[in-house]
Amino acid sequence: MNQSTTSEVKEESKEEEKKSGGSIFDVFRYKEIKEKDIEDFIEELRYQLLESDVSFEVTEKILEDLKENIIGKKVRRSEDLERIVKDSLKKSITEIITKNKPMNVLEEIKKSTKPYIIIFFGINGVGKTTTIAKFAYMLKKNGLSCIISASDTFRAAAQEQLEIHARNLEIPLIKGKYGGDPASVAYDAIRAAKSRGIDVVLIDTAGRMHTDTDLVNELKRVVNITRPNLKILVLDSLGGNDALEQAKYFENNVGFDLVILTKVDADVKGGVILSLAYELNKPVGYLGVGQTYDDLIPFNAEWFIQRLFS
Ligand SMILES: Nc1nc2c(ncn2[C@@H]2O[C@H](COP(=O)(O)OP(=O)(O)OP(=O)(O)O)[C@@H](O)[C@H]2O)c(=O)[nH]1
Repeated sequence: MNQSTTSEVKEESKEEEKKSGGSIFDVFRYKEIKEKDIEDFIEELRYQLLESDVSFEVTEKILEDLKENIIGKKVRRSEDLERIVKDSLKKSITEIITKNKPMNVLEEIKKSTKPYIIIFFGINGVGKTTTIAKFAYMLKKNGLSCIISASDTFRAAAQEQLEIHARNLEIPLIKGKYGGDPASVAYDAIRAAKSRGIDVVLIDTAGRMHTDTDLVNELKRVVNITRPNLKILVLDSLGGNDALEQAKYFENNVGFDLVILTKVDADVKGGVILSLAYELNKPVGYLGVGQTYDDLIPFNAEWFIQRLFS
C-alpha cells in the first residue's frame, strides 16, 4: 500500500469515527501527536466540542487554555501529550462548571418560611409538566409536602396532564378555567398552601417562545404577583445550542435562578451545560434522565466531565 492510500484509509477511519460519535481522544489512535501536529489536534478537538453542543465561545476558551498548557512543553511520547491534554481539558471545564454552584434546593426549602414557591417555565414541549411531577415526587421522598398550581391555562389538556400526575402522586392540585388567569390559579394555590401548612408550591406555566410577546408579558405578571423563591428554567438538551439562546432570552425577560435540563437520557453530551455556566453564570441544578418519576437527578460536575469525554 503506498503512502497516499494509507493516509486515505486513516482519513476514512476518522470520518467513520466522527459519524459514530467517537471519543475526543480517539485522535490518538490514528497518529502519534508531535508538537508540530498540535494544530491538527486542536482542529479535531474543536470539531468534537462543537459536536457535543459546547458553544463556539466556550470551545475557543477551552482550546486557548489547552494551547497555553501545551505549546513550549517537551512531549516525548503521545501518552504524555494525551495526559497533558486530558488534564488541561478537565481543569478548564471543571473551572467553568464549578464557578456557579447550584444551591441545595431541599436545604433552602427546609430553612425558608412556608410555603416555598417555585415557578417553572420554558418553551413548548421541553418537559415542564413531566419535570414538575418528578420534582413533586422528589419533594415527597424527602418528606416535604407540596401543592401544584396548574397555571398553564393556555394549552388544551395541559391541566388534565398535570391532574393525572397529581393523582398518581397523591398531591393536591389547583386548576383554573381554560383560558383563565394563570396568576389567579397560582394565587389560589399559594393561599391553599398557607391554610393547609404545605411546604412547597410548584407553579406550572404555559410553554412560550420569544415570539409570544403576550405570553411572555403574562409570565412576568405571574412572577410579579406570586413572588417565587425560585425561578426554574426548563431546557431540552436535545435542543443543543438553541437551549442557550432560549436561556439568554428568558434571562433578559424574566430572569431565572436554576436550570433543569431534560431528556439527557437521549444520547446527548450536554455541552450546553458549559455554555450556560460560562456565558450566563447559570448553574444546572437537575437533569431529567427518563420519563418516570424517579428520573430526575441532581447535576454532578464529575459525572458530566466523564460523559463529555466518554
Ligand atoms: N426521554 C425523556 N423524555 C422526557 C423527559 N422529560 C420529559 N420528557 C418527555 O417529553 C415530552 C414533553 O413533555 P411535557 O412535560 O409534556 O412538556 P411540556 O414542556 O410541559 O410541554 P408543553 O406543556 O406543551 O409546553 C413528553 O413525552 C415527556 O414524557 C426526560 O428527561 N427524558
